[in-house]
Amino acid sequence: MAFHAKKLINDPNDVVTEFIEGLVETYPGLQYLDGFPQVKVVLRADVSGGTYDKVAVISGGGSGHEPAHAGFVGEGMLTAAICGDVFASPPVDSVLAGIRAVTGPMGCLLIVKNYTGDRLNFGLAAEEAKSEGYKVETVIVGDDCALPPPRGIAGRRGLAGTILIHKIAGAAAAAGLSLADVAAEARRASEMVGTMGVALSVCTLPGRVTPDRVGPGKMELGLGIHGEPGAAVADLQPVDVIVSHVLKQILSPETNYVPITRGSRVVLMVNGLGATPVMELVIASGKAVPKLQLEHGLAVDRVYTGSFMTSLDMAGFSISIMKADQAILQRLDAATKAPHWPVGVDGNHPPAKIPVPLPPSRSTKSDESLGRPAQLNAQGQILEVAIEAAAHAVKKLRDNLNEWDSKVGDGDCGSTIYRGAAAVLEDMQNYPLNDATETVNEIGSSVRRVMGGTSGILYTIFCKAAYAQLKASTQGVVTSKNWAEALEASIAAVSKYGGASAGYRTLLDALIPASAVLQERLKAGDDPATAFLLSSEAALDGAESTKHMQAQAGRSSYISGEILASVPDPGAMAAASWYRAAALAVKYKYQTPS
Ligand SMILES: Nc1ncnc2c1ncn2[C@@H]1O[C@H](COP(=O)(O)OP(=O)(O)OP(=O)(O)O)[C@@H](O)[C@H]1O
Repeated sequence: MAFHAKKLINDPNDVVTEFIEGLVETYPGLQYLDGFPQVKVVLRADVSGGTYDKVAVISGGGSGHEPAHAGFVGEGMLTAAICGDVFASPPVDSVLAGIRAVTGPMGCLLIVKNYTGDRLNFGLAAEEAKSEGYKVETVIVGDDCALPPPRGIAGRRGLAGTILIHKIAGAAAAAGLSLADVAAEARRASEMVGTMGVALSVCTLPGRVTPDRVGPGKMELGLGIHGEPGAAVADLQPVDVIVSHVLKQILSPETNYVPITRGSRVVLMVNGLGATPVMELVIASGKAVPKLQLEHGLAVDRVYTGSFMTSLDMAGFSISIMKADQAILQRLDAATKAPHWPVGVDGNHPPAKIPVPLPPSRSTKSDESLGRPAQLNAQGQILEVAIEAAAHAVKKLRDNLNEWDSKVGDGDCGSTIYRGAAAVLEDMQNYPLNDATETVNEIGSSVRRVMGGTSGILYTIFCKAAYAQLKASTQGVVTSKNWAEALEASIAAVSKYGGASAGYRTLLDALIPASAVLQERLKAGDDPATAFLLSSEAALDGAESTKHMQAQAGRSSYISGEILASVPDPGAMAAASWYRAAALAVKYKYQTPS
């Protein structure tokens, strides 16, 4: 199937020039050369060719790989980036313009990814610059490890490992080295790095129709960065498996692409290809480090995670591994003003990260649970069945709650409630069930520890308020009147802190009617179990009635009335569900005392 991707652009022909204009507006240290649309060169605003007293480091290539290359222009990295059109090598005149703009008496180093167009355009520009009297050296980077050694003349492709070469050469130049020495460091580094990519989708070129080549449930291994097909198509695997495969391929002794052997020190780069969330990239890095250490016997000295050399909006990542020594690490750690080089990565890695111990609470109250009594009294037994029934009921409702929440919120209400209920069931073996007041407090602690989300904090407040009310009003046994007052106090607290009242389409719309009926039935002289059961019917009715309410609290308040009318409020349904289950269990227990 082919599709026309949605893009936030104007004329597809202007994307590169408009990118450059935006880039220099964003970073005061960057400038661009006059000469749009043919000449697209980003350079350091503080460098002027005639007088620049360091080696200029210049790179570039087709656009579509942002932030490469222009985002790596800055003191300590590139002096200029020559931008071609999307996935098209820049013309000779642009490269020449860039060389003239930033090259002083020390000369310039051109770092070129190994693609025929780039080699030819940068190569011819280098020759012409030399004939104008400039000192020019060129380093070609071909770090692709996905394919067996090519038989033709093309050689290996240049991929994200090139960014590490930019950094090393830029730092060497900033340190004042000669052109020959900067080029030698860059060349040496380029022989130490290997890269391989994995794609989950192809990229969409601005203004063009894109074939959905990869297809659902599939991934491409060993792709280039221009949307060209990967070396192999495979079923999508967990990232753990993908990372293992890619590392093995890069470090393969058969291809012997990188001079890395057991005991080597390396740096790792996990590079997003344009549409991969940071979370997924960081997960991949977290998995790659121990694999490099334990499976390959390598010391991982630095980890760079982010989007460095993308392929427009391709989903996927590439992994680069570079053999490191002290000299390389020093260049990688050197300060730079290049806006897209990551900060906070320098410095030695400990062999393993031990988490910082949780700081103890300053409160004098012991965090120890009071513990489950050996023998449950009558109230303890009722409490036990009620809690168990309530927790099981909302656990069962997880998928429904998530489904409703996905229509009116973020789709996690059931999972949040499930976490709380599961923790309550697990912790219950330590609840002091003969002491209802303390048990309520313990339920609050379980919920607070695991639940999170809006309902997590609301139920924590709910339990705290109930606990405070029970503590103040009971001596020993908790009466039904005490429970009713506790429910009322909890509702008041949730309303106070959450700002919602009756009719706001929240969990209060189940609990407020329940509380009213409970009080009313107890006053009318009903036995506690019956009053509880009748009030639970009011909770269910209240929860159902939320369908007809316009939301005024929580995420649902941003949703149209039409969508809201199709489902009840998930929080209210959850509240009614646990309340109803507890009431039924209590009623049953009263009828069949042990
Ligand atoms: N101010 C409020 N007062 C009382 N209940 C609220 C309030 N805001 C939201 N709720 C209840 O919380 C339920 C949603 O709980 P959930 O834990 O899923 O929160 P969320 O909106 O997903 O937010 P997040 O998980 O990001 O905190 C809603 O269905 C509603 O019943």
